[in-house]
Amino acid sequence: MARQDYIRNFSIIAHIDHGKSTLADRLIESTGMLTKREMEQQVLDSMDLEKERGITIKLKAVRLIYQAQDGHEYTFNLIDTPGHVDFSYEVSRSMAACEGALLVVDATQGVEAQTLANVYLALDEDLEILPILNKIDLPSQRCDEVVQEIEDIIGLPAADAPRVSAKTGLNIDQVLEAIVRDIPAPNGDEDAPLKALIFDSNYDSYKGVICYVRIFDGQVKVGDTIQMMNTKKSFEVVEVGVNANGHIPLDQLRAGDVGYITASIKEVRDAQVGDTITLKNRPTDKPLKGYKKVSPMVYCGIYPAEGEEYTEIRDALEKLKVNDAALDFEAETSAALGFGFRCGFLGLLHMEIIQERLEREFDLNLITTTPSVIYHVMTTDHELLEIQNPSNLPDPSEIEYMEEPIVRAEIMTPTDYVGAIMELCQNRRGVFIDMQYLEETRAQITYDLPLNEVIYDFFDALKSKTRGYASFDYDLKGYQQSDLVKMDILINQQVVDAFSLIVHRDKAYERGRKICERLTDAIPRHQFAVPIQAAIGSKIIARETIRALRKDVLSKCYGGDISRKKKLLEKQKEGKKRMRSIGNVDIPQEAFLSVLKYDEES
Ligand SMILES: Nc1nc2c(ncn2[C@@H]2O[C@H](COP(=O)(O)OP(=O)(O)OP(=O)(O)O)[C@@H](O)[C@H]2O)c(=O)[nH]1
Repeated sequence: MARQDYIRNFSIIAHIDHGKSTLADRLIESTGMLTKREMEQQVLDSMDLEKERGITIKLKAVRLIYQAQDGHEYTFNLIDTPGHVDFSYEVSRSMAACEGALLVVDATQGVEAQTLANVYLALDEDLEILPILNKIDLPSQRCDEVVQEIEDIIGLPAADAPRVSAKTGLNIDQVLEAIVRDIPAPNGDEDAPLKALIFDSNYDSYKGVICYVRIFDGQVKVGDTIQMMNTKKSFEVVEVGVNANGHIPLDQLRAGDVGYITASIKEVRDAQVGDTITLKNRPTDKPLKGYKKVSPMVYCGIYPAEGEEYTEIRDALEKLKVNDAALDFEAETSAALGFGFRCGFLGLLHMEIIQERLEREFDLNLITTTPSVIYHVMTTDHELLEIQNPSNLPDPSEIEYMEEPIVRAEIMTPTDYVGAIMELCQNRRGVFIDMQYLEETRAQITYDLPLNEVIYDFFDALKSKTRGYASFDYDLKGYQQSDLVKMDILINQQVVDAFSLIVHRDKAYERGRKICERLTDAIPRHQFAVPIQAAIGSKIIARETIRALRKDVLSKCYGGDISRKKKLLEKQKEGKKRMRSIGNVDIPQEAFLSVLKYDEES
């Protein structure tokens, strides 16, 4: 058999928490790349943040060697994928480098919204899909029903699917054999001109940009001059190799391989994820199809909490953008906050993760403004504007009409929660489309919802109303005319543009009142009374007041010991770090976030 017949390139897809990372660990462990002791930490989820949140964000590839029952040694290239709806573009990225996907389904939960979403992406990439039932060690497993679900809902035969426990390692050998048996081997042409897909990249201060690639045709070795087909830039290859417990340099990579290439590439934008690499003196005529361009759906402003960090934020955003094509940013200024950036994200989770990475990995103190979706505004001059910053909205007298983005949402839920979910969607201006019973106890509900309602903690509300049992997935459906208004928030009589938001007219009063209440709680008391108001144009629609402070904090420690006094001052200073002073009022970072929260009871 040919060399490539012993290669299997695959990824693992699953609904969040169904056990994808745990299964990856078992595969890594049972192929002997690492010893159990070295496995103390999950290998594929390497970012701290991921560990804490328990979700896989950035994909990585790892090479495993498997001694199969047929007596041959196989090379497995396992490419990790994120499981959350916000990251489906990264799922397609890793899938494009594979021939197959293991579909992990939790045998206690069954098929969920993102199981389906991931399957559709895999089918788009023509992957062979191997269902695997996980968590069979749990007494609540219901394998037979879940097999039926996989066959009925997804349409994949699943009667012979391996039934495993990724946690205990039970039946993992069946998965390894199924990979050999059912996932097709790559069949590229080693003698054809080089065709390699960049599916991920990162920046290393010694090696420059490291491109993670899947070689489809041809070969590449140290010293070759490669060319990026999209940017037309050429580089001399310094190192090629594979990922297996760190980078392992090799002489060359050939058709069918998954590995990395370094070539002293200094500029991240010269090695774009999705681009095709070929050889300069023997180029291929057509690039690989690459990925569909992803567009951010949610925007917010990111500003330094302390003015001097502006350039640090720009550098950090540039670094994060290296392997996150979906992150978008440009400079902007806010009357209240000064110089900062308008950033675009795929969704709220993506936004939170970038924020946290900026704060933790780059040690920055940030203020983020109220997130917004992109609105279409038709002016009275018949010009169509795209507005993603409420501050840029033209005067109402110049607006003919406005449109907002609508998503088609699929919610899968135990039937007990159908009522609560419909109430939630109705409350968020949802339009009911369909409901189907998947089996006696589970239903799939379809709603059209304004994206603007989804970005205000819809996930959290859904989770709390269904005790975490419902799952949710959405796709942008299109734009729809809507009666929208801009609401401003005034603090101490001054409009704080960072708080401005666009809301549906019917929701304005309620939102305005809630935001004022929240800000009253979030902003500390000052020496003077601070009025907080919500306004549409010049009309005040809600008002609260933060009463003046009477006592000095230190008066409490009058006569007390000096170290306690110091501690108190230090604590205050710590708190101050994340404050912005606007119109004489100190506004803590939490206040900016509190605008986000929606109150279901109201
Ligand atoms: N009892 C039991 N628990 C399991 C099994 N496999 C995974 N788990 C647990 O299920 C939870 C989720 O597992 P992960 O592997 O992190 O899930 P994941 O699909 O990778 O999740 P994301 O990376 O967040 O998408 C963890 O608490 C695991 O310990 C299993 O076979 N049996």
